[in-house]
Amino acid sequence: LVELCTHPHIQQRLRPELPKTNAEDPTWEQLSSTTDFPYLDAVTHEIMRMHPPVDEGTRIAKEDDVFPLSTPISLSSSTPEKLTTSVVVPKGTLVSVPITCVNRSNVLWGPDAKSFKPERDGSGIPKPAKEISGHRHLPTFSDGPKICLGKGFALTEVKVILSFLIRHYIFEFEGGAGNIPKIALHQSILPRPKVEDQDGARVPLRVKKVE
Ligand code: HEM
Repeated sequence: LVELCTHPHIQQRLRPELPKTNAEDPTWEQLSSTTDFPYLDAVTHEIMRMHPPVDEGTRIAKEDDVFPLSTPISLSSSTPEKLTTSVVVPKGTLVSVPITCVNRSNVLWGPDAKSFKPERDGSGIPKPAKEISGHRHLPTFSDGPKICLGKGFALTEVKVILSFLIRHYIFEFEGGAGNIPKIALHQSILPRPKVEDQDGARVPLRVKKVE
């Protein structure tokens, strides 16, 4: 909702795609599909890219390994600078997968990586991002044999709630359209948005019923 208030044009574009009345309630199958409500699907996945609820994944190396790097990096502060093209990972090393950083990386997602743009979901995904394995090129739900078992349920659940809210209500920030507060991160078990310099994980919104 914070993103949809920051970008009212996205909220406005989403609303006409959704059914107008309760009698036309979409089915779980329709909401699970990527094609029945394509913009809702794109908005939902852009939320998962920009605001992954699980910020970081960790693994412990079961054996010695060497990770090849796509771009050489400097591992020491020595001069002249020495570049390396791989990282040695001894057995037992704690390896972190910085999910949010990967999802918002300019190198992978291009210069607009840090902008909320559901439109990128169509043809706008750059080649480096396409090489990321995982659901829709995102590590948000992890990947491989330990991929999130609730992925499909979680995505459809978000769509159920979002489609109901956006269909019935217009959301804007407390100060009105164009008055975007500075949003900060409230750290708890899961990251939540808050208004900078205010207490509590809350972002007050003004809500109007769709007539
Ligand atoms: C947007 C919401 C969700 C996100 C972003 C998410 C993300 C993740 C991630 C990153 C992992 C991998 C953790 C790891 O191995 O280190 C995971 C595992 C898991 N998730 Fe989710 N999850 C979500 C919702 C759910 C829901 C709603 C359920 C259940 C209904 C669920 C069930 C599971 C289970 C059972 C695992 C463990 C899978 C295994 O280790 O084999 N998740 N999830």
